[in-house]
Amino acid sequence: MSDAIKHECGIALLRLKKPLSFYKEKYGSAFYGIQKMYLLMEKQHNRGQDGAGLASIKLDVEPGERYISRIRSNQSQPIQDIFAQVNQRINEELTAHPEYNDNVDLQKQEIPYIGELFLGHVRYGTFGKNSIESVHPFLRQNNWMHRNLIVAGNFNMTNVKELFDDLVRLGQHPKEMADTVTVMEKIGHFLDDEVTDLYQQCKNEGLSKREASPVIAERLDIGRILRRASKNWDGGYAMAGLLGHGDAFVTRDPAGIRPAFYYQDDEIVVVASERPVIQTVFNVPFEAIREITPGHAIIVKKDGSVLDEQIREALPLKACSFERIYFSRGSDAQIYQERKELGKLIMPAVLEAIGNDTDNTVFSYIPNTAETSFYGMVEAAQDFLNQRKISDILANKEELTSEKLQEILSVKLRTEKVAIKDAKLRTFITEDSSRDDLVAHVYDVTYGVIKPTDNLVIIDDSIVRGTTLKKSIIKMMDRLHPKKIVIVSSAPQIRYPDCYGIDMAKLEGLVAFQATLELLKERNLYHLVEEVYRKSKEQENLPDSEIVNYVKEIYAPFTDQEISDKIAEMLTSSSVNAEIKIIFQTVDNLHKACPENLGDWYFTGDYPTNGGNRVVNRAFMNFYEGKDARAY
Ligand SMILES: NC(=O)CC[C@H](N)C(=O)O
Repeated sequence: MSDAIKHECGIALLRLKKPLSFYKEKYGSAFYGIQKMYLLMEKQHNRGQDGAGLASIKLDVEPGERYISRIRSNQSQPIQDIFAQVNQRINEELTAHPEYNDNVDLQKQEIPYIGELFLGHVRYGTFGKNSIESVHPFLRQNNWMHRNLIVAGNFNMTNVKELFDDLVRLGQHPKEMADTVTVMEKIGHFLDDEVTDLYQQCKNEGLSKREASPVIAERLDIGRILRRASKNWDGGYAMAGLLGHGDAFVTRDPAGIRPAFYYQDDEIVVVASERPVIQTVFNVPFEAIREITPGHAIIVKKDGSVLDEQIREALPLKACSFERIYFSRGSDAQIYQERKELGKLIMPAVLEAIGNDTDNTVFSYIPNTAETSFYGMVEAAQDFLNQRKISDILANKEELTSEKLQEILSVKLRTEKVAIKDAKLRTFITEDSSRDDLVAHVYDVTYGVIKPTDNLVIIDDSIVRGTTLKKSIIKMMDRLHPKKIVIVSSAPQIRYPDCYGIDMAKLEGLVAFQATLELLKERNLYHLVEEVYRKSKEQENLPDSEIVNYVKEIYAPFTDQEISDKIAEMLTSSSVNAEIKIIFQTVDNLHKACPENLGDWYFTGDYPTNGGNRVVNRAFMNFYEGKDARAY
């Protein structure tokens, strides 16, 4: 990915079902849980680098003993930072109290983070600020164990402002406008309700207050709480929570937009945003890991039992295809094949762009996420070359000599690593993005592999704003003096904002949108912009279910290729000599390659929840009115 887009969050929830002494005996340490959490989070660092946080709970502690610990960081290496601190804390205790060393009971009693239940989070913010207060997990404290609520999520609600107003209407006074607080308070509100009802029940049964407490914890119906709390949530989410006494849950949105996977055996229950994370950390096979059913919740009761409950009526499945194209780790068995398939499926269009002249073409990729689709593209090119060799051989079969055969077979595909990412440079440049000359060097190139008669085909996974392409990649590639540069995007054109967890909330940032505006001007069709604005404005106050995505109308007059050509033109600076061509994946081929992740609203404008149509409507009005604001 050449565009630096902010995207996604990762969650990791772990419950140790056995007493800590079991892990000490079997794995040599009662710190088993914390060590696994480190791995679960580190293996998801791709999902969030704005901040990281960890919370842990010790089960069955005596009154007066601390049982909840939480640590958060928004430093530049947040995962490293929190675990360095956790480590230091643990080591301090062990050094000061050598008697803890082999005593699991004392370790649990005295050392923070040594517990049975954990929740970790890595964050890329989509809402609110990047301050430490916005880093998950969030904590809602109470002196009653079962009223403590800890929440973290990979989510974005399209209607968070409305949910916030609901809380105010209930008489609450939230101290900040963070979306996670809003969601947590919603759950907290119904948790309080549930506890009150259960207390009444216990009282009627003749239990004292003290006797009632553990009974309430046992009877808490987490499913009911989540059903009531999530009733008005419109968005993409995998929300995870812990209750102070030891219950835990993860609930997933009804369209399955955000991912969540889990695994359980008699030692552990684990939930993470990506499957291979669980696979490697616990060394379990692919088939043993399940996806949380969209609209359901996995509930882990304190006693270790696991329930799978339906929370919301399922919507048509629209799992986010960007997870497959780019976000998730490519080490997942399915994702790896899907990314290769994306590369394969786009090859016919590439061959057309280079006039089938593979002899004078170098194939390459933008590191690192496009590497897998590059392998697919190369396999398809190899097949093409083999076909050509077969035809050559058959055409020459009468006068075929060993030399001739040698000559035909010796033709190879030319693949090179041309672009090299200078990661450090990028961090330095973020300090002052106006220094174009520095920006040009964010990518470096390999000299000496391209001839002036060559085409250079370079695949990227997607193109959002195209800024790095324009300011760095294309300029640097042009220094190699190819005849033509073909930029291939393994994803289709991004035309609409996202509102389910990817931070692409503004239309004017999208190069496909900019290119379309240019085309509208050139063809004297700009009045469509006024019309779409008028229609958007008119439906501003309609209920979400009645809002239509009229923004589609501004793309309608043009073919995909016309828009692609305009993008190519816009990304070519005047100093560039090579001819620039851009090819995007088609939406059909995307669905062929990633058949289980049909969520494609950023490409098609077909939003999976009603709130999405309101967001795109708002985004268009913001653009038209010149408001630099997020549309949710
Ligand atoms: N990418 C995400 O899932 C973000 C989670 C949440 N909306 C936040 O901004 O903290």
